[in-house]
Amino acid sequence: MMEVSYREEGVASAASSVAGRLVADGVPARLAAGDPTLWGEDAEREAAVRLGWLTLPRYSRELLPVLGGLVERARAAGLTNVVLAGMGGSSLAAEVICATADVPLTVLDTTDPGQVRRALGEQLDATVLVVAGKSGSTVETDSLLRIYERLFTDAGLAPAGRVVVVTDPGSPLEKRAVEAGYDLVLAQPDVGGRFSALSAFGLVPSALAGADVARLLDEAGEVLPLLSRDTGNPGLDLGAALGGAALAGRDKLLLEDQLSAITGLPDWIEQLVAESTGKQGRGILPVVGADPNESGDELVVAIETDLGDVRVDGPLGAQFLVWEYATALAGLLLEINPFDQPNVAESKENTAALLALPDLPAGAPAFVDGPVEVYGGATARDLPGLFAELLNAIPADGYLSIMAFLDRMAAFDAPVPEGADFEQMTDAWMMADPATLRALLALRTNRPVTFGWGPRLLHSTGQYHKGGPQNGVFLQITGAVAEDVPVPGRPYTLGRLQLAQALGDLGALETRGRPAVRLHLTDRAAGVARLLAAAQEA
Ligand SMILES: O=P(O)(O)OC[C@H]1O[C@H](O)[C@H](O)[C@@H](O)[C@@H]1O
Repeated sequence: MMEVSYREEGVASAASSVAGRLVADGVPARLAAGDPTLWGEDAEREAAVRLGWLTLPRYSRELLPVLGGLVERARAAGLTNVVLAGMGGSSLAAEVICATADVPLTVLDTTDPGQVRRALGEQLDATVLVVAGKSGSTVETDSLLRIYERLFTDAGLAPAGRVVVVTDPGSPLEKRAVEAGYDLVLAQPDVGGRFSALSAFGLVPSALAGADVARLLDEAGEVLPLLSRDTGNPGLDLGAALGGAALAGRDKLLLEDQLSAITGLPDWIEQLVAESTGKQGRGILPVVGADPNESGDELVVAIETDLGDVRVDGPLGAQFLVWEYATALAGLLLEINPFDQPNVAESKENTAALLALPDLPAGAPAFVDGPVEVYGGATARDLPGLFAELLNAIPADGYLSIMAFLDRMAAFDAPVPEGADFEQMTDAWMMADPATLRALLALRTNRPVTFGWGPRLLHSTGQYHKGGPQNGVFLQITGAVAEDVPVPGRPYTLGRLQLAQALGDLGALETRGRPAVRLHLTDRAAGVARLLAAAQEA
């Protein structure tokens, strides 16, 4: 059963004062019943078509026979390698569901040519590709579909029967699926991307990969009746803690899940909270994988452990629904519309404009430190100096964000000493992983340091970076492309698209006057090693 408990005095009092207000206004029951007027007049039209997630525990049951059929056909055809192409809300839930169920799923929410080539090279004849997109027009998803269609065809494999499309009714992707004869599962249009965990977006790829999705719906169904209550309502308890703490100045949300049986939930929460709340100069910044630094503006929420200010217990299906409900409440308390993402489009438009140019305007590096070129305004002339400069530039209430437009799996290519035990292997991977830069820089500041993979983060924390409080410092990492991947029917390659996405987002951040630099690795492995070494030099 789902339970939220406060483990710290400050949170308990901040939460109880806002919870009292919410209850007095009848909010818990109104939200559970799908009242679209809760977020004010400006948000009402959108809220009216965005509250379908509250009905999913029941509605998605109707999908179960469809999923059963899909799974049976895939098994009969020997399609055991499940690849999911989808961004943000169209892949993050499935990633958590499959990791928690310990069933293999390859998530492609990237334009990195190396990472995509890796997936392309694996068991093509046993591959079923799930193409998931609510809008049906997301460029990454479109590119990956084109690439797989060509690859299947070139290998003499018919794409129909190997491609499963999940999208909203009426989207361009629906049209394409119908024309090509792909399996098609239509999603509920009144569910926003980041609220779609328990819809076809979360369930189709997870069922194909072998997860027990009916159980998720049972778990969510069990907690649903509690969400209309004024007491003993875990959604209210969590929402009041998130919103109450943020209003009291604790607007950095550290997510602690190290001892949890649920694998990777913070990455899903990150998108839900950052994209829903980070707008109009307000918002809650989710911080994943970091230790608390006692700086007064943090709230630590721990999944299934006592290591936080708030403890959240419950099975995955219930967690999804309760976090969605809590986020909608936090949005109400912060007086923003939790269902839009007004600043996401900006980077996308920049990228499209850049791609229309004959050459990408990468500019000239301010300086070069070994295998690392540094672009952007900085007075330092080497990497240790640059890191010190960026850390110094973080405002008292701000954060540093590291955004790596790189291959997420490349660290596993690191050479491991012969006969190495597991610990030595993990050490070798860690020292080849750009994400380690987060931990190293975090040691040198008492401000939160976040890390995200590009372009995935553009559909998640990217909204907060641009729409939330303007107190971020941004460090972007890009890398040289050894072997690019053409996108059939498009004038760009994945490598060019990836760089245009990085430059497009950097442009949007620079327009806001935020400190932002781009580090380009001319040799990726050597570049990562240099970054990690430089971060340890004072
Ligand atoms: O599912 P799609 O339409 O492809 O959208 C994928 C993602 O794209 C956008 O960037 C939105 O901001 C996200 O909330 C969404 O999850």
